[in-house]
Amino acid sequence: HSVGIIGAPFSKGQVRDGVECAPNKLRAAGLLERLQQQGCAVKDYGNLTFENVALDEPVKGSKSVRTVGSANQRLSEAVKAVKRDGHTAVMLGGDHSLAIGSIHGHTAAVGPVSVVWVDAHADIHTPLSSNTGNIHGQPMSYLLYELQSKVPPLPNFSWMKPCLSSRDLVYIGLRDVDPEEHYIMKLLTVKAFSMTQVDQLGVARVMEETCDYLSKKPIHLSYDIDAIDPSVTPATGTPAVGGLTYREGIYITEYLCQTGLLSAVDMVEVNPLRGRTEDDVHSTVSTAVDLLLGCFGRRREG
Ligand SMILES: CN[C@](CCCC[B-](O)(O)O)(CCN1CCCCC1)C(=O)O
Ligand SMILES: [Mn+2]
Ligand SMILES: [Mn+2]
Ligand SMILES: [Mn+2]
Repeated sequence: HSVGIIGAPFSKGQVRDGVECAPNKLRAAGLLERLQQQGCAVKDYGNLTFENVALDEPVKGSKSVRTVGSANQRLSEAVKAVKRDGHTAVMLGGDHSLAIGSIHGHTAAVGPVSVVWVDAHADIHTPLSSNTGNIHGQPMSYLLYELQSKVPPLPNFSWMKPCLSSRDLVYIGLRDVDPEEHYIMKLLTVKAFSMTQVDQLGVARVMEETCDYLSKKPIHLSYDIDAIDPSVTPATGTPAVGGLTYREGIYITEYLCQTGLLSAVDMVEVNPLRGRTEDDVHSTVSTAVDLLLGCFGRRREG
């Protein structure tokens, strides 16, 4: 595996400080060295710098729109470049609003992709349906062709066009979905394996059905650490009880790795400041590292 790492220390898709510290925390935990030890070629593209747009007043309720738009434009270019260099792109967030730029840039480089979105949340609010105005709860609406009539033109977003079909999206791990999001998902018949299906089918069957459902397009795995149960990964901004076990989370990455289709991975919403203890932070960060190692060939059997 050839891996290109992009650090995206960005937090303005939500309101809690700390998530911008995750890229360096993940590196400090030995992510690159462990990828190399398991035989990956690793190129670190460093951390992107994002400018804070002044007077970034809410637009139709969405917060920090201009700053989020500018950050994602920069990220899109960076991911495109990593793909053009021939690597599997790894984007270390930062909050989940960054999926806008990551998936946009990935698509710009390779054409249409499948998205596997592992998350407690659907992140499919529109700017107008969101109750919080936090764009990390909205990235999917910016990306989906089918929702473009529901997303008003926003400042610093004119650079992007929708680039994902709802038919090429699968959710895994949902358990905290707002009514407005559920309505949108039903309308678009989005394929989703909530924690109910994970319980009913088991993670192995969920992954078989996910890959049978998807075409053979390159896969963009967008992994929100809050998909994992907060007992394992508490240091995150919007924890939700009843999440994936460590083993289920790892199995997802092992399964997608062996498809040979994995083309980009986001690891987002690790927030070291949201751990109550050092152990909380360590457990969260080391789980995120292990999930990424699973994407790139690490097998528990050795
Ligand atoms: C479920 N939607 C939330 C959370 C979004 C999480 C983003 B992610 O990237 O971490 O997945 C929460 C909205 N609820 C907050 C509590 C009261 C009810 C609404 C939102 O802010 O839209
Ligand atoms: Mn998310
Ligand atoms: Mn989430
Ligand atoms: Mn198929």
